[in-house]
Amino acid sequence: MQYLHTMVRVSDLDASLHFYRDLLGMEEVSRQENEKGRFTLVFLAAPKDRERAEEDQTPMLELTHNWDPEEYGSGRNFGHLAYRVADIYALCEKLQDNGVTINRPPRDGHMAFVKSPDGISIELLQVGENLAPKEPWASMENTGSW
Ligand SMILES: C[C@@H](O)C(=O)SC[C@H](NC(=O)CC[C@H](N)C(=O)O)C(=O)NCC(=O)O
Ligand code: NI
Repeated sequence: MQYLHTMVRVSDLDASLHFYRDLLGMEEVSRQENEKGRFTLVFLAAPKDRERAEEDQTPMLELTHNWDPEEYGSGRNFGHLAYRVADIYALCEKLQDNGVTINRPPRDGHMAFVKSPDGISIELLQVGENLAPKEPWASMENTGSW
């Protein structure tokens, strides 16, 4: 058995692509428009996973956009998507500057949590050693839950 992808349903495909692609830095690998089923699938990969995803269809994130609006419940049983990042402070600053709430700030230079436009929790983990504590992150409080 081999892990392939995680699928999340998104209410607004443009907003989700802006978040996952433009802000988080993921890359679109492929997409499928299904006229009969009235949905679009967009497969994304993190830059370091892109070559493998092209060749082996893994690991990827599959965004499913149903053209007809649906209510997606809280799905509390789903936890988060986790990504390793090169500079957690720089990424959190970029996300915050673009209106994303940093629910769990990277106080320790190691871990942060943010949420997608649909409320999917995203864990960001610093590559290698934790970064040195840095304001404003070092003294920021958590914002709600994740
Ligand atoms: C391409 C492959 O990775 C898929 O996951 S297709 C699975 C298929 N998806 C859909 O039909 C998308 C639209 C549907 N209305 C939905 O919201 O899922 C499917 O079987 N989905 C059912 C599921 O539970 O994932
Ligand atoms: Ni799938």
